[in-house]
Amino acid sequence: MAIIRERQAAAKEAKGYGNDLLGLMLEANTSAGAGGQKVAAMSMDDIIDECKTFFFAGHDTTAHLLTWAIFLLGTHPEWQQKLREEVLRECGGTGTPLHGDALNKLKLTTMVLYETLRLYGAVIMIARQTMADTELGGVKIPKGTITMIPTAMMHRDEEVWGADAGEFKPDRFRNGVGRAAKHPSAILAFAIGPRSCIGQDFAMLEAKATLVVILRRFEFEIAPEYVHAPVEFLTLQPKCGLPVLLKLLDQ
Ligand code: HEM
Repeated sequence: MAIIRERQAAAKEAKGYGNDLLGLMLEANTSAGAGGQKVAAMSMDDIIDECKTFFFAGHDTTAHLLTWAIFLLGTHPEWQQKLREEVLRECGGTGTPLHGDALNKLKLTTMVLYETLRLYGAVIMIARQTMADTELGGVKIPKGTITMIPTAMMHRDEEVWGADAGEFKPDRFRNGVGRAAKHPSAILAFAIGPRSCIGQDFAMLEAKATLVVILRRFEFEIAPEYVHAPVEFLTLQPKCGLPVLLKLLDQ
């Protein structure tokens, strides 16, 4: 609330609300109403809730995507090396500034991130409420029913992904996300439709940039004390953390 008050005071002095998410929401919230009077469309509680949603939806999800990507690259050193070669080729060595153009060329890295989202996506279930009586797979579902879509299970369904569904095989994404499985929308890590993840492109960019920084500086493996126990605590995460052994590469 203190931050919001600061922004409102700055706006009164004609300095504007600021150009970040909070600033944009405060700006949009002060629109002209009937008779040219300023009316607030959202209450301050709504705005604070919206900020919390972004913090929650945007932070742990991407952090755990990176955690699981490090786990999979640590346990598949051949892919770790392939990605390092791609990163050095497209983005240059440590110290070379990162550009969006170079990040967009990281095809293998993108494939690994999608395979990570498939096997260890942060959101393991999506809830939806039916707006009308409907039928799903022969089951009648009355209006108002809350249904759970078990995305983590669906991501490992052999009928959809093939007999190797349980294995880490980023190559399945070589011809694009829509061609990786028997169904073009088989990957539901960011959900689909009008309420799908608003931050998915940002998350992928953030994850790629972080992997670049790590891969061009370090070689890593999973420490022997690691215990494989994925657990859902709002997002899917390793129950006992992910201890990693880092080796600084020759610069
Ligand atoms: C790897 C990272 C991420 C994953 C796996 C992920 C996954 C998802 C999923 C599955 C949903 C739909 C949830 C539902 O309908 O029940 C969702 C919604 C959302 N995500 Fe993400 N997300 C990620 C990163 C981000 C980031 C970085 C941001 C913001 C900067 C973000 C903001 C949101 C918001 C605001 C919604 C709600 C959209 C709406 O209801 O219209 N997410 N996310």
